[in-house]
Amino acid sequence: MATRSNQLHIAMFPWFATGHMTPFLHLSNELAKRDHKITFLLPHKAHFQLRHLNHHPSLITFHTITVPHVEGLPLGTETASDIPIFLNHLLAIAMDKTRDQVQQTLTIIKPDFVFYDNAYWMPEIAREIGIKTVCYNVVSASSLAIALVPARKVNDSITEEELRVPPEGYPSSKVVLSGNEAKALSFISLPFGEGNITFYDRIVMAMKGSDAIGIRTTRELEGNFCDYIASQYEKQVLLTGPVLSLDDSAFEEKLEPYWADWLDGFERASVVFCAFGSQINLEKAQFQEILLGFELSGLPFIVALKAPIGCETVEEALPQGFEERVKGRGKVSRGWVQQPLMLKHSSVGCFVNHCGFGSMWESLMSDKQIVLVPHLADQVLNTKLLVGELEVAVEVERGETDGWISKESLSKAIRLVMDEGSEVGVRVKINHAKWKENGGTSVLINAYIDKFLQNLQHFSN
Ligand SMILES: O=c1ccn([C@@H]2O[C@H](COP(=O)(O)OP(=O)(O)O[C@H]3OC[C@@H](O)[C@H](O)[C@H]3O)[C@@H](O)[C@H]2O)c(=O)[nH]1
Repeated sequence: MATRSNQLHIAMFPWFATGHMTPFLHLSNELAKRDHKITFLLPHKAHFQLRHLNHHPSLITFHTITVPHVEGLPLGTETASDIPIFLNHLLAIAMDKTRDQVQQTLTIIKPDFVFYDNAYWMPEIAREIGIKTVCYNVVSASSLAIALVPARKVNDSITEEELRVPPEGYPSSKVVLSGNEAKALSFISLPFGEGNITFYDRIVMAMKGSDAIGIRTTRELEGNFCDYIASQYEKQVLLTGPVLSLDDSAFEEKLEPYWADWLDGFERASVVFCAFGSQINLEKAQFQEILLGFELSGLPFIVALKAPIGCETVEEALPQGFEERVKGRGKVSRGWVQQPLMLKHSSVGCFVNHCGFGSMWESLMSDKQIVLVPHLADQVLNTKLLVGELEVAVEVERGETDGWISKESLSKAIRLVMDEGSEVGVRVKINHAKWKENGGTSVLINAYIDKFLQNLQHFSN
Protein backbone atom coordinates (compact mmCIF):
# COMPACT_ATOMS: atom_id res chain seq x y z
CA MET A 1 0.00 0.00 0.00
CA ALA A 2 1.21 3.49 -0.81
CA THR A 3 1.58 6.06 1.96
CA ARG A 4 1.13 9.75 1.34
CA SER A 5 4.89 10.15 0.89
CA ASN A 6 5.31 7.41 -1.74
CA GLN A 7 1.95 7.79 -3.48
CA LEU A 8 2.50 8.07 -7.23
CA HIS A 9 0.38 10.19 -9.53
CA ILE A 10 0.13 8.58 -12.98
CA ALA A 11 -1.52 10.02 -16.09
CA MET A 12 -2.86 7.54 -18.68
CA PHE A 13 -3.32 8.38 -22.35
CA PRO A 14 -4.19 5.22 -24.33
CA TRP A 15 -5.03 4.92 -28.05
CA PHE A 16 -8.70 5.81 -28.59
CA ALA A 17 -9.90 2.20 -28.90
CA THR A 18 -11.83 0.04 -26.42
CA GLY A 19 -9.23 -2.74 -26.66
CA HIS A 20 -6.60 -0.26 -25.44
CA MET A 21 -8.53 2.02 -23.05
CA THR A 22 -10.04 -0.93 -21.15
CA PRO A 23 -6.71 -2.56 -20.20
CA PHE A 24 -5.25 0.84 -19.29
CA LEU A 25 -8.23 1.26 -16.96
CA HIS A 26 -7.77 -2.23 -15.52
CA LEU A 27 -4.17 -1.29 -14.72
CA SER A 28 -5.38 2.00 -13.20
CA ASN A 29 -7.73 0.02 -10.94
CA GLU A 30 -4.87 -2.19 -9.76
CA LEU A 31 -2.66 0.83 -9.03
CA ALA A 32 -5.49 2.69 -7.27
CA LYS A 33 -6.22 -0.44 -5.23
CA ARG A 34 -2.70 0.07 -3.88
CA ASP A 35 -3.52 3.75 -3.12
CA HIS A 36 -1.90 5.45 -6.09
CA LYS A 37 -3.59 8.31 -7.91
CA ILE A 38 -4.56 8.24 -11.60
CA THR A 39 -5.65 10.90 -14.09
CA PHE A 40 -7.14 9.12 -17.11
CA LEU A 41 -7.24 11.16 -20.32
CA LEU A 42 -9.90 9.94 -22.77
CA PRO A 43 -12.49 11.11 -25.35
CA HIS A 44 -15.91 12.31 -24.10
CA LYS A 45 -17.88 9.30 -25.37
CA ALA A 46 -15.39 6.84 -23.90
CA HIS A 47 -15.89 8.47 -20.52
CA PHE A 48 -19.52 7.29 -20.50
CA GLN A 49 -18.65 3.86 -21.88
CA LEU A 50 -15.91 3.17 -19.35
CA ARG A 51 -17.03 4.81 -16.13
CA HIS A 52 -18.71 1.64 -14.84
CA LEU A 53 -15.26 0.00 -14.97
CA ASN A 54 -13.73 2.65 -12.72
CA HIS A 55 -13.63 0.74 -9.43
CA HIS A 56 -11.89 3.52 -7.49
CA PRO A 57 -13.49 6.86 -8.45
CA SER A 58 -11.95 8.61 -5.44
CA LEU A 59 -8.47 7.90 -6.83
CA ILE A 60 -9.08 7.60 -10.58
CA THR A 61 -10.18 10.84 -12.21
CA PHE A 62 -11.41 10.88 -15.80
CA HIS A 63 -10.26 13.94 -17.73
CA THR A 64 -11.98 14.30 -21.09
CA ILE A 65 -10.17 15.32 -24.26
CA THR A 66 -11.97 16.87 -27.23
CA VAL A 67 -11.27 14.83 -30.35
CA PRO A 68 -11.20 17.22 -33.33
CA HIS A 69 -12.96 16.39 -36.58
CA VAL A 70 -10.72 15.09 -39.36
CA GLU A 71 -11.90 15.06 -42.95
CA GLY A 72 -12.85 11.56 -44.05
CA LEU A 73 -14.16 10.50 -40.64
CA PRO A 74 -17.90 10.47 -39.86
CA LEU A 75 -18.89 13.51 -37.78
CA GLY A 76 -18.62 12.82 -34.05
CA THR A 77 -15.98 10.05 -34.39
CA GLU A 78 -14.06 9.74 -31.14
CA THR A 79 -12.94 6.13 -30.88
CA ALA A 80 -12.09 3.18 -33.13
CA SER A 81 -15.47 1.61 -32.27
CA ASP A 82 -17.17 4.43 -34.22
CA ILE A 83 -15.48 3.56 -37.52
CA PRO A 84 -14.46 0.64 -39.73
CA ILE A 85 -10.87 -0.44 -39.18
CA PHE A 86 -9.64 0.97 -42.53
CA LEU A 87 -10.29 4.51 -41.22
CA ASN A 88 -8.11 4.10 -38.11
CA HIS A 89 -5.24 6.04 -39.73
CA LEU A 90 -7.49 9.13 -39.79
CA LEU A 91 -8.36 8.66 -36.12
CA ALA A 92 -4.59 8.68 -35.47
CA ILE A 93 -4.46 12.13 -37.12
CA ALA A 94 -7.25 13.25 -34.75
CA MET A 95 -5.23 11.89 -31.81
CA ASP A 96 -2.13 13.79 -32.96
CA LYS A 97 -4.20 16.98 -33.09
CA THR A 98 -4.97 16.64 -29.35
CA ARG A 99 -1.28 17.13 -28.52
CA ASP A 100 -1.70 20.73 -27.25
CA GLN A 101 -4.65 19.79 -25.03
CA VAL A 102 -2.69 16.90 -23.56
CA GLN A 103 0.36 19.09 -22.99
CA GLN A 104 -1.73 21.75 -21.21
CA THR A 105 -3.36 19.17 -18.95
CA LEU A 106 -0.07 17.49 -18.05
CA THR A 107 1.55 20.86 -17.34
CA ILE A 108 -1.22 21.66 -14.86
CA ILE A 109 -1.49 18.30 -13.10
CA LYS A 110 2.23 17.45 -13.32
CA PRO A 111 2.03 13.72 -12.55
CA ASP A 112 5.08 11.58 -11.73
CA PHE A 113 4.54 9.38 -14.80
CA VAL A 114 2.57 9.33 -18.01
CA PHE A 115 1.64 6.02 -19.64
CA TYR A 116 0.81 6.01 -23.38
CA ASP A 117 1.00 3.67 -26.36
CA ASN A 118 0.22 5.30 -29.68
CA ALA A 119 1.00 8.97 -28.92
CA TYR A 120 4.64 8.83 -30.04
CA TRP A 121 5.07 12.54 -29.29
CA MET A 122 4.46 12.01 -25.57
CA PRO A 123 8.14 11.69 -24.51
CA GLU A 124 8.89 15.10 -26.05
CA ILE A 125 6.10 16.78 -24.08
CA ALA A 126 6.90 14.87 -20.90
CA ARG A 127 10.60 15.74 -20.97
CA GLU A 128 9.76 19.46 -21.17
CA ILE A 129 7.49 19.22 -18.15
CA GLY A 130 9.74 16.84 -16.22
CA ILE A 131 7.51 13.75 -16.22
CA LYS A 132 8.78 10.16 -16.61
CA THR A 133 7.26 8.08 -19.42
CA VAL A 134 6.22 4.45 -19.78
CA CYS A 135 5.24 3.20 -23.24
CA TYR A 136 2.65 0.65 -22.09
CA ASN A 137 1.77 -2.00 -24.65
CA VAL A 138 -1.48 -3.93 -24.43
CA VAL A 139 -0.78 -6.24 -27.35
CA SER A 140 1.31 -9.41 -27.06
CA ALA A 141 5.09 -9.20 -26.76
CA SER A 142 5.33 -11.63 -29.70
CA SER A 143 3.49 -9.25 -32.03
CA LEU A 144 5.74 -6.36 -30.97
CA ALA A 145 8.83 -8.53 -31.37
CA ILE A 146 7.99 -9.70 -34.89
CA ALA A 147 6.80 -6.39 -36.31
CA LEU A 148 7.86 -3.37 -34.30
CA VAL A 149 11.54 -3.58 -33.38
CA PRO A 150 14.52 -1.73 -34.91
CA ALA A 151 15.81 -4.97 -36.47
CA ARG A 152 12.72 -5.15 -38.71
CA LYS A 153 13.56 -3.11 -41.79
CA VAL A 154 10.45 -1.41 -43.19
CA ASN A 155 9.98 0.72 -46.29
CA ASP A 156 6.88 1.71 -48.24
CA SER A 157 7.45 -0.98 -50.87
CA ILE A 158 7.90 -3.85 -48.39
CA THR A 159 6.67 -7.12 -49.91
CA GLU A 160 4.65 -9.92 -48.39
CA GLU A 161 7.66 -12.17 -48.71
CA GLU A 162 9.81 -9.74 -46.70
CA LEU A 163 7.10 -9.48 -44.06
CA ARG A 164 7.08 -13.25 -43.72
CA VAL A 165 10.74 -13.28 -42.60
CA PRO A 166 11.02 -12.44 -38.88
CA PRO A 167 13.58 -9.79 -37.88
CA GLU A 168 17.12 -10.95 -37.03
CA GLY A 169 17.35 -12.62 -33.64
CA TYR A 170 13.57 -13.17 -33.31
CA PRO A 171 13.28 -15.89 -30.68
CA SER A 172 10.63 -18.30 -31.99
CA SER A 173 10.20 -20.57 -34.97
CA LYS A 174 6.60 -21.46 -34.10
CA VAL A 175 5.05 -18.05 -33.46
CA VAL A 176 5.61 -16.78 -37.00
CA LEU A 177 3.48 -15.75 -39.96
CA SER A 178 3.31 -18.21 -42.81
CA GLY A 179 1.68 -18.19 -46.25
CA ASN A 180 -1.02 -15.56 -46.63
CA GLU A 181 -0.85 -14.56 -42.98
CA ALA A 182 2.01 -12.09 -43.54
CA LYS A 183 -0.39 -9.92 -45.55
CA ALA A 184 -1.98 -8.95 -42.25
CA LEU A 185 1.27 -7.16 -41.29
CA SER A 186 1.40 -4.87 -44.33
CA PHE A 187 -0.37 -2.11 -42.36
CA ILE A 188 2.87 -1.35 -40.48
CA SER A 189 4.33 0.38 -43.55
CA LEU A 190 1.22 2.54 -44.16
CA PRO A 191 0.63 6.12 -42.96
CA PHE A 192 -0.91 6.30 -39.51
CA GLY A 193 -1.25 9.85 -38.22
CA GLU A 194 -0.36 13.45 -39.00
CA GLY A 195 2.44 14.08 -41.50
CA ASN A 196 2.03 10.61 -43.02
CA ILE A 197 4.16 8.95 -40.34
CA THR A 198 3.93 5.15 -40.77
CA PHE A 199 2.51 2.86 -38.10
CA TYR A 200 5.94 1.26 -37.73
CA ASP A 201 7.78 4.57 -37.23
CA ARG A 202 5.13 5.72 -34.82
CA ILE A 203 5.40 2.78 -32.46
CA VAL A 204 9.19 2.45 -32.73
CA MET A 205 9.51 6.16 -31.84
CA ALA A 206 7.02 5.73 -28.99
CA MET A 207 9.15 2.93 -27.54
CA LYS A 208 12.56 4.52 -28.20
CA GLY A 209 11.54 7.79 -26.55
CA SER A 210 10.19 6.22 -23.36
CA ASP A 211 11.98 5.92 -20.03
CA ALA A 212 10.75 2.32 -19.82
CA ILE A 213 8.67 -0.08 -21.90
CA GLY A 214 5.70 -1.71 -20.18
CA ILE A 215 3.97 -4.82 -21.54
CA ARG A 216 0.75 -6.46 -20.41
CA THR A 217 2.09 -9.99 -20.28
CA THR A 218 4.00 -12.46 -18.13
CA ARG A 219 7.41 -14.06 -18.37
CA GLU A 220 5.72 -17.46 -18.07
CA LEU A 221 3.90 -16.77 -21.35
CA GLU A 222 6.31 -14.59 -23.31
CA GLY A 223 9.63 -14.27 -21.48
CA ASN A 224 11.73 -14.93 -24.60
CA PHE A 225 9.91 -12.21 -26.57
CA CYS A 226 10.24 -9.69 -23.71
CA ASP A 227 14.01 -10.28 -23.50
CA TYR A 228 14.28 -9.75 -27.25
CA ILE A 229 12.39 -6.45 -27.05
CA ALA A 230 14.57 -5.28 -24.13
CA SER A 231 17.72 -6.03 -26.15
CA GLN A 232 16.34 -4.38 -29.30
CA TYR A 233 15.47 -1.14 -27.51
CA GLU A 234 18.25 -1.35 -24.89
CA LYS A 235 15.69 -0.49 -22.26
CA GLN A 236 14.13 -2.02 -19.22
CA VAL A 237 10.93 -3.92 -20.02
CA LEU A 238 8.49 -3.91 -17.10
CA LEU A 239 5.70 -6.50 -17.07
CA THR A 240 2.32 -5.92 -15.46
CA GLY A 241 0.90 -9.42 -15.97
CA PRO A 242 -2.53 -9.68 -17.64
CA VAL A 243 -4.25 -7.16 -15.31
CA LEU A 244 -7.82 -8.30 -15.66
CA SER A 245 -9.44 -6.76 -12.53
CA LEU A 246 -11.53 -9.91 -12.38
CA ASP A 247 -11.46 -10.48 -8.67
CA ASP A 248 -11.73 -6.97 -7.31
CA SER A 249 -13.72 -7.71 -4.19
CA ALA A 250 -14.33 -3.97 -3.72
CA PHE A 251 -16.47 -4.05 -6.84
CA GLU A 252 -18.89 -6.90 -7.46
CA GLU A 253 -20.51 -6.56 -10.87
CA LYS A 254 -23.22 -9.11 -11.64
CA LEU A 255 -24.16 -10.71 -14.95
CA GLU A 256 -27.41 -9.17 -16.24
CA PRO A 257 -30.38 -11.32 -15.12
CA TYR A 258 -31.52 -11.72 -18.76
CA TRP A 259 -28.35 -13.73 -19.52
CA ALA A 260 -27.85 -15.23 -16.06
CA ASP A 261 -31.41 -16.67 -15.95
CA TRP A 262 -31.14 -18.06 -19.47
CA LEU A 263 -27.76 -19.67 -18.79
CA ASP A 264 -29.02 -21.11 -15.48
CA GLY A 265 -31.38 -23.32 -17.52
CA PHE A 266 -28.50 -25.31 -19.06
CA GLU A 267 -26.22 -28.03 -17.81
CA ARG A 268 -22.75 -27.26 -16.54
CA ALA A 269 -20.20 -26.45 -19.28
CA SER A 270 -22.67 -27.06 -22.11
CA VAL A 271 -23.12 -23.60 -23.70
CA VAL A 272 -20.78 -22.07 -26.31
CA PHE A 273 -20.19 -18.31 -26.01
CA CYS A 274 -18.84 -16.29 -28.95
CA ALA A 275 -17.52 -12.69 -29.16
CA PHE A 276 -14.97 -11.02 -31.48
CA GLY A 277 -13.96 -7.88 -29.53
CA SER A 278 -14.56 -4.27 -30.44
CA GLN A 279 -12.86 -3.79 -33.80
CA ILE A 280 -13.85 -6.48 -36.22
CA ASN A 281 -16.43 -5.59 -38.88
CA LEU A 282 -17.60 -8.76 -40.60
CA GLU A 283 -19.16 -8.98 -44.03
CA LYS A 284 -22.83 -10.01 -43.88
CA ALA A 285 -22.05 -13.38 -45.47
CA GLN A 286 -19.28 -14.05 -42.89
CA PHE A 287 -21.60 -13.09 -40.06
CA GLN A 288 -24.31 -15.43 -41.32
CA GLU A 289 -21.87 -18.32 -41.86
CA ILE A 290 -20.86 -18.06 -38.19
CA LEU A 291 -24.45 -18.21 -37.01
CA LEU A 292 -25.13 -21.18 -39.26
CA GLY A 293 -22.04 -22.88 -37.81
CA PHE A 294 -23.55 -22.58 -34.34
CA GLU A 295 -26.85 -23.95 -35.60
CA LEU A 296 -25.03 -26.87 -37.22
CA SER A 297 -23.09 -27.67 -34.03
CA GLY A 298 -26.34 -28.63 -32.32
CA LEU A 299 -25.09 -27.14 -29.03
CA PRO A 300 -26.61 -24.30 -26.99
CA PHE A 301 -24.95 -20.95 -27.71
CA ILE A 302 -24.80 -17.19 -27.16
CA VAL A 303 -23.31 -15.09 -29.98
CA ALA A 304 -22.37 -11.45 -29.28
CA LEU A 305 -21.11 -9.89 -32.52
CA LYS A 306 -21.38 -6.38 -33.93
CA ALA A 307 -23.87 -5.88 -36.80
CA PRO A 308 -21.97 -6.62 -40.05
CA ILE A 309 -20.95 -4.04 -42.66
CA GLY A 310 -23.95 -2.49 -44.40
CA CYS A 311 -26.45 -3.47 -41.67
CA GLU A 312 -27.77 -1.04 -39.08
CA THR A 313 -28.81 -3.79 -36.69
CA VAL A 314 -28.05 -7.41 -35.86
CA GLU A 315 -31.71 -8.29 -36.64
CA GLU A 316 -31.51 -7.40 -40.29
CA ALA A 317 -28.36 -9.52 -40.70
CA LEU A 318 -29.79 -12.77 -39.31
CA PRO A 319 -30.19 -15.68 -41.75
CA GLN A 320 -33.82 -16.25 -42.72
CA GLY A 321 -35.81 -18.07 -40.04
CA PHE A 322 -32.69 -18.44 -37.89
CA GLU A 323 -34.06 -17.42 -34.51
CA GLU A 324 -37.13 -19.63 -34.97
CA ARG A 325 -34.97 -22.66 -35.77
CA VAL A 326 -32.63 -22.25 -32.77
CA LYS A 327 -35.32 -21.14 -30.34
CA GLY A 328 -34.69 -22.44 -26.83
CA ARG A 329 -31.03 -23.25 -27.43
CA GLY A 330 -29.41 -20.27 -29.13
CA LYS A 331 -29.34 -16.51 -28.53
CA VAL A 332 -27.88 -13.70 -30.61
CA SER A 333 -27.15 -10.60 -28.55
CA ARG A 334 -28.25 -7.22 -29.87
CA GLY A 335 -25.24 -5.45 -28.37
CA TRP A 336 -22.23 -5.55 -26.04
CA VAL A 337 -22.37 -8.18 -23.29
CA GLN A 338 -20.39 -8.56 -20.06
CA GLN A 339 -17.82 -10.96 -21.52
CA PRO A 340 -15.73 -11.50 -18.36
CA LEU A 341 -18.90 -12.40 -16.44
CA MET A 342 -20.19 -14.66 -19.21
CA LEU A 343 -16.90 -16.52 -18.88
CA LYS A 344 -17.49 -16.98 -15.17
CA HIS A 345 -20.89 -18.62 -15.60
CA SER A 346 -20.72 -22.35 -14.94
CA SER A 347 -23.06 -23.24 -17.85
CA VAL A 348 -20.61 -21.80 -20.39
CA GLY A 349 -18.23 -24.53 -21.54
CA CYS A 350 -16.53 -23.03 -24.59
CA PHE A 351 -15.42 -19.59 -25.77
CA VAL A 352 -15.15 -18.92 -29.50
CA ASN A 353 -13.16 -15.70 -29.95
CA HIS A 354 -10.84 -13.70 -32.23
CA CYS A 355 -7.81 -13.96 -29.89
CA GLY A 356 -7.50 -10.20 -29.36
CA PHE A 357 -5.03 -9.87 -26.50
CA GLY A 358 -7.74 -9.06 -23.93
CA SER A 359 -9.93 -11.98 -24.94
CA MET A 360 -6.87 -14.22 -25.15
CA TRP A 361 -6.03 -13.56 -21.49
CA GLU A 362 -9.65 -13.80 -20.40
CA SER A 363 -9.97 -17.19 -22.09
CA LEU A 364 -6.66 -18.41 -20.66
CA MET A 365 -7.69 -17.40 -17.14
CA SER A 366 -11.10 -19.07 -17.52
CA ASP A 367 -11.79 -22.80 -17.36
CA LYS A 368 -13.57 -22.82 -20.74
CA GLN A 369 -12.52 -24.69 -23.87
CA ILE A 370 -11.05 -22.25 -26.42
CA VAL A 371 -11.82 -22.05 -30.16
CA LEU A 372 -10.08 -19.32 -32.18
CA VAL A 373 -10.90 -17.34 -35.32
CA PRO A 374 -8.12 -14.70 -35.58
CA HIS A 375 -8.37 -11.73 -37.96
CA LEU A 376 -5.61 -9.14 -37.38
CA ALA A 377 -1.87 -9.89 -37.39
CA ASP A 378 -1.46 -9.81 -33.61
CA GLN A 379 -4.45 -12.13 -33.24
CA VAL A 380 -2.87 -14.61 -35.68
CA LEU A 381 0.31 -14.63 -33.56
CA ASN A 382 -1.62 -14.93 -30.29
CA THR A 383 -3.43 -17.88 -31.82
CA LYS A 384 -0.11 -19.57 -32.64
CA LEU A 385 0.96 -19.07 -29.04
CA LEU A 386 -2.18 -20.78 -27.73
CA VAL A 387 -2.52 -23.46 -30.40
CA GLY A 388 1.13 -24.12 -31.36
CA GLU A 389 3.16 -23.45 -28.20
CA LEU A 390 0.79 -23.98 -25.27
CA GLU A 391 -1.60 -26.39 -27.05
CA VAL A 392 -4.56 -25.14 -25.04
CA ALA A 393 -6.87 -24.19 -27.92
CA VAL A 394 -7.95 -25.11 -31.45
CA GLU A 395 -8.16 -22.83 -34.47
CA VAL A 396 -11.03 -23.00 -36.94
CA GLU A 397 -9.83 -24.09 -40.40
CA ARG A 398 -10.21 -21.61 -43.25
CA GLY A 399 -11.10 -22.18 -46.88
CA GLU A 400 -8.13 -21.86 -49.24
CA THR A 401 -9.96 -19.70 -51.77
CA ASP A 402 -11.88 -17.18 -49.68
CA GLY A 403 -9.69 -17.37 -46.55
CA TRP A 404 -12.80 -17.44 -44.37
CA ILE A 405 -14.26 -20.12 -42.13
CA SER A 406 -17.28 -22.18 -43.17
CA LYS A 407 -20.21 -23.28 -41.05
CA GLU A 408 -18.85 -26.82 -41.28
CA SER A 409 -15.34 -25.89 -40.12
CA LEU A 410 -16.68 -23.83 -37.21
CA SER A 411 -19.05 -26.56 -36.10
CA LYS A 412 -16.24 -29.16 -36.43
CA ALA A 413 -13.85 -27.11 -34.24
CA ILE A 414 -16.51 -26.61 -31.57
CA ARG A 415 -17.40 -30.32 -31.49
CA LEU A 416 -13.71 -31.20 -31.36
CA VAL A 417 -13.36 -29.50 -27.97
CA MET A 418 -16.88 -30.07 -26.67
CA ASP A 419 -17.69 -33.69 -27.52
CA GLU A 420 -17.24 -36.04 -24.63
CA GLY A 421 -14.31 -38.36 -25.23
CA SER A 422 -12.79 -36.25 -28.00
CA GLU A 423 -9.04 -36.79 -27.80
CA VAL A 424 -8.24 -33.22 -28.81
CA GLY A 425 -10.79 -31.88 -26.34
CA VAL A 426 -9.28 -33.83 -23.46
CA ARG A 427 -5.73 -32.82 -24.43
CA VAL A 428 -6.38 -29.06 -24.61
CA LYS A 429 -8.37 -29.19 -21.39
CA ILE A 430 -5.51 -30.86 -19.50
CA ASN A 431 -2.91 -28.48 -20.99
CA HIS A 432 -5.09 -25.47 -20.18
CA ALA A 433 -5.55 -26.57 -16.55
CA LYS A 434 -1.79 -27.20 -16.21
CA TRP A 435 -0.99 -23.78 -17.69
CA LYS A 436 -3.36 -22.10 -15.24
CA GLU A 437 -1.74 -23.89 -12.32
CA ASN A 438 1.73 -22.62 -13.28
CA GLY A 439 1.13 -19.36 -15.10
CA GLY A 440 -2.31 -18.11 -14.17
CA THR A 441 -2.73 -18.12 -10.40
CA SER A 442 -4.03 -14.99 -8.68
CA VAL A 443 -0.94 -15.00 -6.43
CA LEU A 444 1.35 -14.82 -9.45
CA ILE A 445 -0.75 -12.16 -11.12
CA ASN A 446 -0.87 -9.93 -8.04
CA ALA A 447 2.88 -10.37 -7.62
CA TYR A 448 3.37 -8.94 -11.13
CA ILE A 449 1.57 -5.71 -10.20
CA ASP A 450 3.51 -5.39 -6.93
CA LYS A 451 6.82 -5.89 -8.72
CA PHE A 452 5.80 -3.46 -11.47
CA LEU A 453 5.03 -0.81 -8.83
CA GLN A 454 8.34 -1.42 -7.07
CA ASN A 455 10.10 -0.76 -10.37
CA LEU A 456 8.11 2.44 -10.92
CA GLN A 457 8.96 3.67 -7.40
CA HIS A 458 12.59 2.98 -8.20
CA PHE A 459 12.33 5.01 -11.44
CA SER A 460 10.61 7.91 -9.73
CA ASN A 461 13.45 8.43 -7.23
O1 LIG B 1 -19.47 -8.06 -26.09
C1 LIG B 1 -18.33 -7.85 -25.62
C2 LIG B 1 -17.14 -7.95 -26.39
C3 LIG B 1 -15.93 -7.69 -25.78
N1 LIG B 1 -15.87 -7.34 -24.47
C4 LIG B 1 -14.57 -7.02 -23.84
O2 LIG B 1 -13.82 -6.18 -24.69
C5 LIG B 1 -12.46 -6.51 -24.64
C6 LIG B 1 -11.98 -6.78 -26.06
O3 LIG B 1 -10.60 -6.73 -26.12
P1 LIG B 1 -9.71 -7.63 -27.08
O4 LIG B 1 -8.30 -7.25 -26.85
O5 LIG B 1 -10.06 -9.04 -26.93
O6 LIG B 1 -10.19 -7.28 -28.53
P2 LIG B 1 -10.33 -5.93 -29.37
O7 LIG B 1 -10.59 -6.39 -30.74
O8 LIG B 1 -11.35 -5.06 -28.77
O9 LIG B 1 -8.88 -5.29 -29.19
C7 LIG B 1 -8.01 -4.67 -30.07
O10 LIG B 1 -6.87 -4.33 -29.28
C8 LIG B 1 -6.12 -5.42 -28.76
C9 LIG B 1 -5.60 -6.27 -29.91
O11 LIG B 1 -4.97 -7.44 -29.47
C10 LIG B 1 -6.73 -6.67 -30.80
O12 LIG B 1 -6.19 -7.33 -31.92
C11 LIG B 1 -7.50 -5.48 -31.26
O13 LIG B 1 -8.57 -5.88 -32.08
C12 LIG B 1 -12.31 -7.71 -23.74
O14 LIG B 1 -11.83 -7.30 -22.48
C13 LIG B 1 -13.76 -8.25 -23.60
O15 LIG B 1 -14.05 -8.80 -22.34
C14 LIG B 1 -17.01 -7.28 -23.71
O16 LIG B 1 -16.96 -7.01 -22.50
N2 LIG B 1 -18.20 -7.52 -24.31
